[in-house]
Amino acid sequence: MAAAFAQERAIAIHAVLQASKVCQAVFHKLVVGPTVIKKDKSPVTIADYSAQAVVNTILVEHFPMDPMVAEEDTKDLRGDESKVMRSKVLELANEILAPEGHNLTEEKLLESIDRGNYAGGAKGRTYHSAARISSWPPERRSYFPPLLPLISTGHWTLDPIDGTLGFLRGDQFAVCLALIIDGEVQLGVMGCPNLPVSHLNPEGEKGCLFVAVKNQGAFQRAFTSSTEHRISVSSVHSPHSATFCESVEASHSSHDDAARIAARLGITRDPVRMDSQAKYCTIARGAADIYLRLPVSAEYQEKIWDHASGSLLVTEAGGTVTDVNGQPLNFTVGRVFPRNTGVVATPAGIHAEVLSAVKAVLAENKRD
Ligand SMILES: Nc1ncnc2c1ncn2[C@@H]1O[C@H](COP(=O)(O)OS(=O)(=O)O)[C@@H](OP(=O)(O)O)[C@H]1O
Ligand SMILES: [Mg+2]
Ligand SMILES: [Mg+2]
Ligand SMILES: [Mg+2]
Repeated sequence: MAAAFAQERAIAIHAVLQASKVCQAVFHKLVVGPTVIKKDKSPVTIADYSAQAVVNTILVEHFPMDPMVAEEDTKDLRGDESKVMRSKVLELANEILAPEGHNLTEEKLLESIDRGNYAGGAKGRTYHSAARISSWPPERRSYFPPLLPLISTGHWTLDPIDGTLGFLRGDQFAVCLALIIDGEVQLGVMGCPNLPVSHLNPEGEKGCLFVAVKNQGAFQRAFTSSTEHRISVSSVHSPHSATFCESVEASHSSHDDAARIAARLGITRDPVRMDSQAKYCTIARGAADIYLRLPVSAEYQEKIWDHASGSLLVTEAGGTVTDVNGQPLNFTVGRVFPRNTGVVATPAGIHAEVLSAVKAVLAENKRD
């Protein structure tokens, strides 16, 4: 019998690799081009939009009923002032999708990006029989490959480029895709085009893909090879000999609090600063030990696409992932985590000790 989620796993890997190619093409050929600054002041590039169109088009083809929670939408891509950007995005997406038989029109492109507007939440998969599908209007039915006996719906989440700032700098970024069912991440796939395949050989081949299915372990492979290798978190026994990983931007995770937590744990090594969920990948393959994401403002709510695939990867590699209060990340609420604050991801054996240092430092902040 095929392993659970075997088809989803294979399609998700393909989608992430294709989206990673778009990002690489943008970086090498176009040197990124125009960047839109969104309402929250964060940047989005033609690569973010094209990567989202590519992943969503591939997912819709194979899992037409599965809703998607994706970071980007087309608000800033419609209208005359965005014409040039829109046509670049279309060209990039079609370049990758054409060999698979897709030729998106502008309208289909925008539609595919906006497939990511689903509200999220705790809904499980429901199954639709062929008989039920045949009762739907033709436009809805035309999404489906003919004679599909069962179509399932689930809830994917996509960050087409996590670490857009890293992408713009030529540093780390990741295409992150996950499948969430009943509020639990079941599958996570991440493509990290700029991450060395072996952390022991940082100047060697770059382009590393990570994949985890719940209860099936965590794996990595090079973009250029389909051979997967099982990965696991480090065997560090005590936090004082640990290395920690944090965001490059102090506005995304407090560097000051992290330094105080490190001091409290007796950590002397400098932190590794890295953009994107490549931090989770780094912990999952034991190249660093602790990922701290420490809130900088009470208002900011973490987004599910920034953590879904990475958190599963770390837990499947033998780690523990909670928020700064020791609560599990709650994927049942919607597009964000209103009931969680920050992230603490470590090998299981040191999590309690790290968490208590995190709590102590954050409690000091409240007292000050
Ligand atoms: N204020 C604040 N606090 C916490 N997180 C925030 C905040 N603002 C933005 N974001 C999200 O941070 C995502 C990138 O996180 P990183 O850890 O990669 O940041 S960094 O580039 O290393 O600094 C980034 O993801 P992308 O937009 O996909 O790059 C944002 O979703
Ligand atoms: Mg963004
Ligand atoms: Mg992100
Ligand atoms: Mg993003």
